[in-house]
Amino acid sequence: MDIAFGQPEENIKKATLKLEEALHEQPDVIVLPELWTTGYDLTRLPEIADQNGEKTKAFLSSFAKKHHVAIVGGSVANDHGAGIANTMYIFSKEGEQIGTYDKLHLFKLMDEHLYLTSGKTENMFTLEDTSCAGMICYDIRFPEWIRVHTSKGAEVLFVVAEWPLPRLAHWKALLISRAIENQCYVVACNRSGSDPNNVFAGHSLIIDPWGDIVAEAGEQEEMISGIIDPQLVASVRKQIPIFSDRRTEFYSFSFQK
Ligand SMILES: NC(=O)CCC(=O)C(=O)O
Repeated sequence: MDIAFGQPEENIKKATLKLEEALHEQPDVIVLPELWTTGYDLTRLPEIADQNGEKTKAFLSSFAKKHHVAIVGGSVANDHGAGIANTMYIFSKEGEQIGTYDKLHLFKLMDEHLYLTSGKTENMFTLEDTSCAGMICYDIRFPEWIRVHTSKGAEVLFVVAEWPLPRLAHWKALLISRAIENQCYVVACNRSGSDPNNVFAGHSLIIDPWGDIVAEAGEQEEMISGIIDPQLVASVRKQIPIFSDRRTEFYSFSFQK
């Protein structure tokens, strides 16, 4: 979806319509983009961020429960008292909150480090008996962070983003690489449209564990859907067993600053 700059009420109305439209596909899970309530209106976050994510959580929980659909709730600006985080909430079909994640890697090129606090925890959760992980945008440039999750069993990687158009090629290459190197599904939701500083790429993607594209949106607003088959994860991992072939004793390193 496109996102109205700094206008949470308008974005919540729009997201409601989009979520309702998505129900036509009878999905098990719906995914929203990064910072979908406020966009990158960072200077106004103290006014417009959600206090402890309460409004967002109430909205997502009630939609999930009413329509019996799980939601990977993109992310929102969440004022948690000790700063404002870029937070993802995940809700089960019963409307239970089954995950919370504050973006770990803040993106300096878009000034996140000046306005946001970063997270400190992993993001693993289970949907439909399938082990999943959730990442926020810039996080996908850190394969070691993704590996922390897939080495613990994640089979589906959800990515929510506000990724700008000039780096569309990076977006696609990074997502396909993360799918191939982790032999997992990647379900990636990016915003479309523009704000005062950026034009965004759209091109939400669903990629299978072999690295093949299952569905891809265009640059404008568009909903895509696909089927996740956990058997395919198992079969690709059996065919080329990268997880058991790892030589972790050789991988420990640190860079001098
Ligand atoms: N919102 C983001 O984290 C953007 C990340 C990005 O554009 C990149 O190139 O990385």
